[in-house]
Amino acid sequence: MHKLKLIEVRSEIGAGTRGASLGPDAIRIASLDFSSRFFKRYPCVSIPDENHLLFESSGDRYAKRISGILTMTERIGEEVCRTLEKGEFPIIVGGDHSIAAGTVAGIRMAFPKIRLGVIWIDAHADIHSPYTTPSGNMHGMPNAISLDEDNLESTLNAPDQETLNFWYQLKNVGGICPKITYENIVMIGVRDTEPAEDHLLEKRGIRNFSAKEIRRAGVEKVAVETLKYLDDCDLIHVSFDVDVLDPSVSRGTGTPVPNGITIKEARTLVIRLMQSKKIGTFELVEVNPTLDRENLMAEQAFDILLRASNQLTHNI
Ligand SMILES: NC(=[NH2+])NCCC[C@H](N)C(=O)O
Repeated sequence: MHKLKLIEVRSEIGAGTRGASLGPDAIRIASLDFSSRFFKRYPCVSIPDENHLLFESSGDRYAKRISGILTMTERIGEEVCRTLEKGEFPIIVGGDHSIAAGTVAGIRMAFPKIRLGVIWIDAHADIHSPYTTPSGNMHGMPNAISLDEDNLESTLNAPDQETLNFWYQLKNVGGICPKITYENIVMIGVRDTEPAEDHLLEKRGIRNFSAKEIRRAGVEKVAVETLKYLDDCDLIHVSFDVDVLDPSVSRGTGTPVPNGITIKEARTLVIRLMQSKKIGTFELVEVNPTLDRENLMAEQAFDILLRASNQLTHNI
């Protein structure tokens, strides 16, 4: 049986819209509204954030607040690593999606040699580098950080040397670079990408189950095929961005995208994935209650978190 540990990361310096740092607290409020003892049942730590940087100039135009992202990646990495070394199962609650780079770094720090898989459930591929980003927002970059991907072929921007030095350090957190490889990543629900990302998805043949495919094949089948695709992996990280959901339920997130999956599909998907003994970490990100009405997004997110945790604690 898994011993779960919650790691809350109230960081929003990677997002372009303000408010994602309130996600963990909105989810706590949702748990109270459901009269759930979830946050009493599991031990929980909170990672100190660098959100004070929001009151200063964003600096680096093509990698905003990258020095803070580096600090956060190291802090998250250390906590995730410590948790895994103690034999506990980390559940990371964000915060914006840039924190995923820290989670993957932590897994790698704990298990340098294993074959690590990633299931990326998201509307976005988040595979930009400072050379290709349309926004400079670092929550669009965690996969490129983990994959050591600069995508120079698609260069649009000219990042300065300071930015590039930080970018290099970020990719090398934990001393292992790359931390994952293309054949060990599966994306689910990705539907909002820029040409630079499309180029990579195609060139590297990244498996992406579109929302349409999910509807056609059924979410059960997508889960089975995803796990089959990653069969050679020793350990799998599941990263769940709430903007994979349709905007009818995901109003409370910074970058909602039309034609997402339904809440029912998301629940089934997550439960089914968590049945696999290879899943070693779970992460849920990008709840932003300032954009929401009546905390709906956090309630849905809590529901998914609860179901994932229940499934994990039932695994033997
Ligand atoms: N994790 C997210 N919500 N990512 C949104 C990224 C949007 C866009 N591709 C960008 O890089 O700016």
